[in-house]
Amino acid sequence: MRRPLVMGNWKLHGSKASVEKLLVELMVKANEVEGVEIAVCPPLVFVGQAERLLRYSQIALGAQNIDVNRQGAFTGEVAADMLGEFGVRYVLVGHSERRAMHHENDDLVARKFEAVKAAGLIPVLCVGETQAERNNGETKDVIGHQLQAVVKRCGRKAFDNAVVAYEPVWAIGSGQAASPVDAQKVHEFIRAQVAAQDPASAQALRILYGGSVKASNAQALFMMDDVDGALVGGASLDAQEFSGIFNAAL
Ligand SMILES: O=C[C@H](O)COP(=O)(O)O
Repeated sequence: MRRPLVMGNWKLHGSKASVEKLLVELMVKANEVEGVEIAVCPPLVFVGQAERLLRYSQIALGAQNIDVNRQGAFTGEVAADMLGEFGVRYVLVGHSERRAMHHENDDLVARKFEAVKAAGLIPVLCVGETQAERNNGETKDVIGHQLQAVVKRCGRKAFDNAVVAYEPVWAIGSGQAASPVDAQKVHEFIRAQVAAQDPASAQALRILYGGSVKASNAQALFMMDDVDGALVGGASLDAQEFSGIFNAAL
């Protein structure tokens, strides 16, 4: 039985004051629930503040990005080991915004995935197709390649102790989530791809859906067999809305 995971990706939002307000509100709401794992990924600069606030909470801490290097002359970068010191448990890799705006290709994403694991943290590999790729019937090809790049670098057991998030690019921030049935088809495909490498990892693997998840559509998505939670952007910035989502996973 896979424990559902609901993660908030705050992207480039927040201030010291808003981080404190949101986390205090979320901690109260999270205390009332069991049976779902909740995590938040603030901008890196707020990770220390979030660690202090979450010290006695069950909410896990995630990060939105790392550099592939562990140390050295890499101005402006942050390593996975450094985040581990601040209690970070999850790190997003391969988010479509980083693939598109920061030119992260499959190979670099795979190296980041490897670096997260080497630091003893859990990578959350984001995969998904653009609208054009969907229109051309290329969804499975695109996602297959994104998964294969990680297997090529990290081996058949790559997805042991990892998370995959299916985020169709066309659904992100659009208000138009994938239908539960469409999401399920892709999640099933992802699990089958992983099972072809290692059946045990596939069985344990949590596959999250991301893209315009809200309190009002979360439950229908979570009812699908292979949807094990959500990676939530905009709706994770509001405690009421985000708690509506993680409560739907119970
Ligand atoms: O990482 C989160 C996704 O990009 C989804 O964002 P969204 O919930 O605002 O559509």
